[in-house]
Amino acid sequence: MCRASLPFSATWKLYLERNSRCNVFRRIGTAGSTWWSPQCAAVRQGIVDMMHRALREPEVKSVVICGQDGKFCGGADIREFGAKMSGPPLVPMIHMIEAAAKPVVAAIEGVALGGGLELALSCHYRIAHSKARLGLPEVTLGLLPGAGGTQRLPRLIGVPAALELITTGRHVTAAEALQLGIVDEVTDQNAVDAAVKFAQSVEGKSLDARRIGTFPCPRPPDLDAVFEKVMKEVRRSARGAIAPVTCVQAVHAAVTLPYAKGMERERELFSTLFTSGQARALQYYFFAQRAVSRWSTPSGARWDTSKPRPVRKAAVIGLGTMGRGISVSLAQAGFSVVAVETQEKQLLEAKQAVSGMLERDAKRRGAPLAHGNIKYSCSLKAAADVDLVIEAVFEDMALKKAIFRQLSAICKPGTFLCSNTSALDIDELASQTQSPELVVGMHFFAPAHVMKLLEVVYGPRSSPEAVATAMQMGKKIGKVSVAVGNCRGFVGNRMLKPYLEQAFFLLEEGATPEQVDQVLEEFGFPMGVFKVSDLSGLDVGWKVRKADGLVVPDSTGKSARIQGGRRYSPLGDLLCEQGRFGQKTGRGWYQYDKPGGRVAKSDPWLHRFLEEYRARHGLVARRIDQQEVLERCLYALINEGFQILQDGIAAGPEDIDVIYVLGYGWPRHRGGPMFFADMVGLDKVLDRLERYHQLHPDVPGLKPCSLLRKLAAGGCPPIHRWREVIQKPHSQL
Ligand SMILES: CCCCCCCCCCCCC[C@H](O)CC(=O)SCCNC(=O)CCNC(=O)[C@H](O)C(C)(C)COP(=O)(O)OP(=O)(O)OC[C@H]1O[C@@H](n2cnc3c(N)ncnc32)[C@H](O)[C@@H]1OP(=O)(O)O
Ligand SMILES: NC(=O)c1ccc[n+]([C@@H]2O[C@H](COP(=O)([O-])OP(=O)(O)OC[C@H]3O[C@@H](n4cnc5c(N)ncnc54)[C@H](O)[C@@H]3O)[C@@H](O)[C@H]2O)c1
Repeated sequence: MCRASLPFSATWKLYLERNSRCNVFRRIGTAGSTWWSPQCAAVRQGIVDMMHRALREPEVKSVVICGQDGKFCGGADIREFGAKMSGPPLVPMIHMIEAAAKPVVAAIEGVALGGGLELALSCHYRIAHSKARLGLPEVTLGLLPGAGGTQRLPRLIGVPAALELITTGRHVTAAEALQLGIVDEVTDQNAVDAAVKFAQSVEGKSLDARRIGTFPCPRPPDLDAVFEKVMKEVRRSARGAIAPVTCVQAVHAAVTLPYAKGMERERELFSTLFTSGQARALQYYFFAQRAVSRWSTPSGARWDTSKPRPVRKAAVIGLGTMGRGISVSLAQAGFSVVAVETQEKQLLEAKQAVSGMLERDAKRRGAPLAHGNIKYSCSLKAAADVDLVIEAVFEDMALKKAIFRQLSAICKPGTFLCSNTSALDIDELASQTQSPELVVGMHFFAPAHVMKLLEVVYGPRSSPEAVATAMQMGKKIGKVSVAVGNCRGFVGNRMLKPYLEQAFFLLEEGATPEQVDQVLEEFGFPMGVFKVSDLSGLDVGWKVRKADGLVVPDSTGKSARIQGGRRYSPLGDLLCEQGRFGQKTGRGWYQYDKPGGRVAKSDPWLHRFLEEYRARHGLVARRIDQQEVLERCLYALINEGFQILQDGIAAGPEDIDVIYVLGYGWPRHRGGPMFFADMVGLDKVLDRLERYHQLHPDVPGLKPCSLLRKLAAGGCPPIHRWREVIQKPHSQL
């Protein structure tokens, strides 16, 4: 065997391994490396050169393409998008592989994603390792598969299956890929060896039936109806994202046009998406979600210098809505869990609920049950030997403090004590313990076993080790963990306050819940603010406002609309006083067919109530347009985001954006609130906030934050430069 090493870049090398029977053309690189970077241009050049050579040399009978370090290819390097393209273009290269007169076999290990799978589809055969994952995830980056994926996949596996994979970007396992017909063989052994063997077995055989581009595209008999249905469904679930809809158009071209024309159409549609703001937003978000794991705190604690401590056993205290979901998440990730409630009755109910959740989930995933991992108890003492505790009792500071005091006495030294509080002061909880450095917030989102977000809240005394441990714990249970500072509501709920406040004020001024919700849903939120409030329960906010002393009737018996010189809307409180807590009572901002009902219907009572309220307070309803609804709600929220950055509560805009996309339904194709502000233009956001603040001087949430002013005055630098401008306050840790 001879091995010829080609002098390309350090990252990407090409080898020709030759033996008497089969030449292995080996493409070596890291997943996600680009087709367009200098390295990738070199890779493409190498592939083209080596293919030419392999086809020319008579002793070469077949070719195997594989990746380096057990990864076939993760597709294009999106960091390089927009860079000047050099080297041989990808699409002709792929055509050349498909047209080759000698069999070309893809040996798929690790991943074949995006352009990586498109490369594999241009090969005549595909052999996958059983642990490999395959997919065309371009749609999640605001793109479509632009190297023939939309034309080849439906030809290979049929239109419905291809549409599903391309419009969702879903990855499939090797087993599913085999079932769908994407790969020809799956092996548990070394996939490259298997591919070499396979290549040898097909040498000399006709390749006519192996070139997917030459296949006729299967045409469903009811083509128009199929596409109409798919388009309707995709539009509904896309919530304004254009890539899924464009993917359907590209697959439609595969069915209705000859292959070459279909490829032209694919390129045309790709170009439209490529230059769209949504592609920018989704690609920004892709990196933001990875950036948040490189956390830092104002005191200088960092992800790369802070070592997490191993956690094997954890306790969850309080098994209500949140505690149950948290226990499920921990058990599924293989932690031993001690689950604690106050009394036997609650404990039994919780046990049944948790078991049901685990069973349903195991069934859905075809995974083994995680029951054995949970022990139930009515005594905090059961937490004596755990490594970490997550407290999830009622949102009541006195109760939580008492529990932290007890835990501090009961748990073995070194146990991390975490709270799932939504907004309370982590430092106050820490002050109840003997080791405040072991206390952090672990703020889950409901339903806790489903939602991907975890805010890890570091208090002024939390140790870097405690932050690192909670961050790693989040990762282990499949969450995206974001480290945030300690303040009322942390990041997510703090920003929610001015947003909700504006929504209430808009009702006072003449809008309806339906109108506000419609504008927000058209923007891309799955539910408008009033529908979400009905779902979460209006009593939750009411309790908080009462605790804050905000729910005070004025001397005339009317609810006070000015408190401490600030405008306040008591609308939510008045609804609660009527027993309207939202879905749970069948009435809230909307009406439901029964308590617990899910379908929101407009409620004439609510409209009359708003009219009477305005009349009582001398408010004249005015017509409020969509732009004002959107700007006042979103810019107030964004303004708070700038304040959070200025206060050093979030390390960067990416942290806020990930929290909003994963925790609050902010449409991913809009990148997150801070990215949205960047897209709109910081000077424009500032200008509109100034205008609204002039009109509503008693609403501090509309007063532009000084960081926003500073960024705008500095020429509105792009979002990736904001960190340079943010002056972090002195150490809090
Ligand atoms: C103006 C008109 C122009 C018209 C031009 C027409 C030209 C036509 C030619 C078009 C060709 C199109 C080709 C193709 O269709 C397009 C694509 O391929 S898009 C990319 C598709 N691929 C993906 O979406 C894969 C995304 N990545 C992943 O799923 C995972 O990262 C992974 C590959 C499975 C690896 O997962 P992990 O091991 O968990 O590692 P991480 O996720 O943490 O990633 C590690 C590291 O790599 C970075 N990274 C990963 N993928 C990419 C990528 N695709 N591009 C750039 N960088 C990537 C990731 O960010 C991590 O780095 P860090 O952020 O931590 O620094
Ligand atoms: N519900 C949400 O959407 C949500 C989201 C994020 C965070 N949170 C926070 O999570 C915490 C719990 O909220 P929830 O919605 O699950 O409340 P919940 O009312 O559904 O459950 C609280 C549970 O704690 C139990 N409990 C009370 N005192 C206890 C004690 N001394 N020992 C053991 N158990 C005790 C109660 O019996 C109850 O089952 C709160 O701090 C809340 O702010 C809630």
